[in-house]
Amino acid sequence: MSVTERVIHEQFPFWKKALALELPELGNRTIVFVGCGTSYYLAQTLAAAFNLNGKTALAVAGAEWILHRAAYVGNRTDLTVVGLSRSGESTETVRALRESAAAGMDTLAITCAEDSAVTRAAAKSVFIETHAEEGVVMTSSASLMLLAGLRMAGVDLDESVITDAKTALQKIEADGPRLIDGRSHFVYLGAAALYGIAAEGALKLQEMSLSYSQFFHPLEYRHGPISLVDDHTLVVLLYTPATREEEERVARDVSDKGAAVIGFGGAGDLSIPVGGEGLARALVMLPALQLFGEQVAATKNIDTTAPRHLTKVVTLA
Ligand SMILES: O=P(O)(O)OC[C@H]1O[C@](O)(CO)[C@@H](O)[C@@H]1O
Repeated sequence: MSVTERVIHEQFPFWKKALALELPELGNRTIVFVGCGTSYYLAQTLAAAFNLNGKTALAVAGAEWILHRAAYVGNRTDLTVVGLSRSGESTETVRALRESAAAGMDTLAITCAEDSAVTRAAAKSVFIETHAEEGVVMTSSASLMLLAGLRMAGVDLDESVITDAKTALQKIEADGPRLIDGRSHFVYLGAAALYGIAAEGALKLQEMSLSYSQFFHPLEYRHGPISLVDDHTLVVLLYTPATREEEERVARDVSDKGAAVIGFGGAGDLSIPVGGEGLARALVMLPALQLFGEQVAATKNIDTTAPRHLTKVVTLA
């Protein structure tokens, strides 16, 4: 078993600790979540969760925030900027926090690195303990930053998320491999708060298995990208309860064109249970999506401990 796969299975004791962590309130300013790669995709889900729970939030990629901030917020500075970073050292996220603080914005870092550049750059920080040996591909830390952020958004999480995530993980572990054979075109679909999770699933698969993967909003996929679907395609559809019927139609469309469908929280050739109907399902899905990347990597004999061209931290000179 690779380091990455072991960490995916061993993340749950850290979830238990994070469920008990004391977290700050974010106040009433518009919240901007900033991060890079995985951390940016988590930012997207968290912004949606805050909006759905009555606060105004947006997600901006770290580089965009430092290079093109006005395109997102004009000249506003009455903002709370929340930087997400496992390592605490990604240059764009560090600079985003530092420059936002200098411009008079409130700043908070959410990180798995207690003493790091982001904790020094932000006025406040939330440190979440994770697995010491996580390796290059971000798995446990991503789940933990999402867990903390969802709690800050007011999502009521308890230990049932651990049980539900383990159930989803066991299901994909047992039944995922039978769907992979002959599939080389991977598409992740998710709406609203699950769009960021779809993006993260696609990124995990890319990083771990060096496969091409794409992500779209479910109904948006029919506007062009569906032309690529054939019997080499595998669609991972993350269902949003309120729009299940529309999404089932997309599943039937791609299925008719030859795709295999894994439905998280809904219908598919393989259906993965994700617990309840609320925002907790975003978190519950994550470990199973992480493991699916590992499973595709295994079919290609790729060791996910040290994926090609990847480093744990990307810094700019
Ligand atoms: O959360 P951090 O440490 O800032 O790092 C984000 C990094 O994680 C990755 O998503 C790798 O898993 C990279 O894309 C990105 O550089």
